[in-house]
Amino acid sequence: MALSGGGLVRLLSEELPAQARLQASGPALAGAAWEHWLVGFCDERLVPFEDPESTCGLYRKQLLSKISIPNNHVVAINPTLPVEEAAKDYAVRLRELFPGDNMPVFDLLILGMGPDGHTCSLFPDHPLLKEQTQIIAPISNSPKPPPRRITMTLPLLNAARSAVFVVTGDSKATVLKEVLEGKSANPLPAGLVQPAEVNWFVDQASASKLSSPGDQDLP
Ligand SMILES: O=C1O[C@H](COP(=O)(O)O)[C@@H](O)[C@H](O)[C@H]1O
Repeated sequence: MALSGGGLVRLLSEELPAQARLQASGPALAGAAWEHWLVGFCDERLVPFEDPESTCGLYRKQLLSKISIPNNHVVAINPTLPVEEAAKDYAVRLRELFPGDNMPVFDLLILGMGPDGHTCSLFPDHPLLKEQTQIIAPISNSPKPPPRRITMTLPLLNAARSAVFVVTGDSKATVLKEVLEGKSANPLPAGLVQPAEVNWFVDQASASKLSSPGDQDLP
């Protein structure tokens, strides 16, 4: 699987350990079998792991330390490299998880979406949306700080077996309606993520502008 950052870190960190405890305590329910998962990151900020902006650093502190995922099952970036090198290095690290595959195929991507429709570190109208060769790309001018990041690109995202978007809060209501119901000739980045299966987990606030469920023609 690959995890996203932003608000998703708190959501997963609050909910998954509770679920894991529940499953572990229920004899009829197998534990979450965390040891069978390899964990990558859909994007990452190029900051030290101890920086509060570090997605991996936050997950290590708030989630991964509470569930039984072996340290060597977490594939982190090397934040000490220049951003271009960090992207190349991370692509190599991810490819090592998928020996022999030309395109790594993740079982599950857990994605967020910003109020501008960005996902990962793919921002509206950014040239990275047209990247078709690299599976991980550098960005040095992120409109959302911090500026230097690396991100999965659409070819890698769209090769996944399944993606889950987790979108909450009224600041996302307008863009969620655009992504799920809009017909723009220039779709927002989140609307360009179309792997084999996509599920959206939304709350009342972010879904407040959607048409009534009965008459939606979702992508
Ligand atoms: O900067 C980022 O933003 C997106 C969306 O974050 P959210 O807090 O609005 O859900 C996030 O998915 C991405 O991983 C992160 O680097």
